[in-house]
Parts: sequence; structure tokens; C-alpha cells
Amino acid sequence: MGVPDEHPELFEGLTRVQHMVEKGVMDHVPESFIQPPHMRSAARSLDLDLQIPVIDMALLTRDSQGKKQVLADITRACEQYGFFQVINHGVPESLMDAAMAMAKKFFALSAEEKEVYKHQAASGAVGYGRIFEEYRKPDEVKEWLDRLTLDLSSARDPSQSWLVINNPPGFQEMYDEYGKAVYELHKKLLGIISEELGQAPDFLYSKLGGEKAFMRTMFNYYPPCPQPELVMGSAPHADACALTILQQQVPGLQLLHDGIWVPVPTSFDHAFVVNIGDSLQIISNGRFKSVLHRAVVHNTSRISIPNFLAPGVDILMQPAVEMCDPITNPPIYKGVTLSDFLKFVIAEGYGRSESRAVEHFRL
Ligand SMILES: O=C(O)CCC(=O)C(=O)O
Ligand SMILES: [Fe+2]
Repeated sequence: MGVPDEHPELFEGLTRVQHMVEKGVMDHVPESFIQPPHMRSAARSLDLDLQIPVIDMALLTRDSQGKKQVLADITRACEQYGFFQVINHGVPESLMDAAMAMAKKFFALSAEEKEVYKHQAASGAVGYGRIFEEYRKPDEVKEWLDRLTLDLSSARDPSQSWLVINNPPGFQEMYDEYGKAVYELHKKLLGIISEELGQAPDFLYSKLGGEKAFMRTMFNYYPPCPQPELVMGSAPHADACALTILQQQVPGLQLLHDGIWVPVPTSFDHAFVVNIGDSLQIISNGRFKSVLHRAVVHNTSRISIPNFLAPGVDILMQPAVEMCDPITNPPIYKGVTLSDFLKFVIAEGYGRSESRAVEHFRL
């Protein structure tokens, strides 16, 4: 990688929002971050928490009635909202706190220390920096965030040993433990939905390729912003994966419900926000909804930690025959691998607008 002076366009692409903010007192956001008025946080938004379902997973083991209720509530949430929250989900609170604390420590490192883990174009999406930056058009409005992206498996992939996060000390150990616990929660939730569909618990997991399914985690850091009303932290997008399990403490996540942006509440202590991604919308033949969402920023910082469970990259995602009927519910999507789906998303610039990549794969 050339030095910034040789390649100003690369340097521009690699600007970290955090260090831009920390370098000096800034009372105006740079032009390249200013959203057009219809994309700003105030447009079509309601400052009223949407009561997305909150599911108490402790009921699963209470009695058969409790289990029935959890199965039905989760499945209904996947159909109606595409979003829900879970409490008593089995991931230890101490582990959730450790993940958040480590993320804070990581972003508190100096710019040089973080750049050690800089995203490398040849390594896919993992590393420090906004991924796919190299594919973005120079005139595109930039998002107000920096992120560290890790794959749960990359810690064990020797070709990506540069991505073992040794600084701050203990980060990698935390992620190995936290990641595994969240991966298990993903499998548990897929099992619950599968059972409610009248299938074996591993039904949906096996549609993702079973052990080939992989989990990617993003540690999203939204720096404090002097004019939060003009920028967007994460632009509107739907997740390409099957399921997302997200941890947030500070509000900021919003979803598009009936054409209005509404905040996802943070009032439940140690809850996870769960949402359906495009892969599960395809596999369920449109029964489960992958919903557009975005993250707004504030004049204080915010961290969110989404964990995406995705099909193995070469697994053909297609409407499951068990979720279709040749007469009453024929398949509405073509089969596509996650790798081709993501190529399409990147090439077409989805993930920064309200257009839906999944619509392109309709039959
Ligand atoms: O920061 C958030 O709450 C949302 C982040 C998000 O949607 C994503 O990274 O896919
Ligand atoms: Fe997302």
C-alpha cells in the first residue's frame, strides 16, 4: 500500500472518522459526510419506541406451555417485524460486558496501534476500517463510523494470523469465548424457528450449510458528531446474512416500519436485538422479513456489536422446498450463493440506500 502522499485517493478512502474528530476541535462535519435532506435522521422518523417483541427465553425450560409460547412469539416476530429482542438468552452478561469493554479499549488505542489490523483488500471483509471502502465511488456520502470486522473462524485460519487481535491484551480470548456463545445462540434461535415450522431443530442451520455457516462480528464505533442531524452512522441497509444478533447499550439503531424510521429501544438490560437477514428471507420464500435498518449518531460516541450468521459462501440459498407449495406458495426467489449475492450488493451499491438487493433475485 502506497503512502498517502503518493495516492491521495487511497488516503481519502482510508480516513478514520474517529481520528478526524480527535485531531482537532471540529464544529462542522466535512462535506463528504453530509446526507441529502431526505436521508437525514429527521426525515420520516418518529421518536417513539416501536414495541418490537421482547422474548424471555427462560420460558423455554419452564414448562411445555412456556416453550410453546416462545416458539410462537419468535416465529410471529420474524413474520411481522423481522426484528425482536431476547432476554435470558444464555450468553452470560459478564461476557457481553467484556465484549463491550474490549471494543471501547480497542477504539481507545492510538491510530497507529489500530492500523496494525487494517483491513486488507485481499482478505475479504475482515479487519479494521469500513469494509468494501475500495469499491465505493469517490462522490458517495460517507458514513460516520469506523469498525473492526472479525470472522469467528479467522482466529484459527493461519493465513489470517495478522487478524488475531493481541492489542488490547485479552481481546482475542474475549472474542473466542463471546463469539462461540453467540454462535450457539444463533443455532438455538434457528432451532426454535425450525421447530415451530414443524421441522427438525437443525433444519434451517443445515440450509446454511451446517458447519459451513460462518459468523462475522462487527465492532462498530460511531464517534461523537458535532452535527449529528446531518450525517448517518450506518446508512439504510438490510443484512445479507440469515440472522443478526446485536448488542447495543446506547440508542441509535432504527428500523423502517410502515415507511417510518423508529428507534429500537435499549431499555432491556443485557438484551440482544435479533433480526432476519436476506438469506433467511430467501430460504423462507419471503415468509420471514429482512427489514431495512440504519444507525443514527449523537454528539457522544456509541458502540454496537452485530454478529451475523451467514450461509457457507458456496451454499446455494434458495427457497426451501419445505417452505413452499407448488400450487399455493411457489418459490419466488432464484437460488444464489452468498458470495454472488454479496458481489451484486457491492457492485450495485446496495447497503447505502433503501433499495433492496433481494428484489433482484425474484423469479
Ligand atoms: O449500529 C447499529 O445499531 C446497526 C449496525 C448494523 O446494522 C450493521 O452493522 O449491520
Ligand atoms: Fe445491519
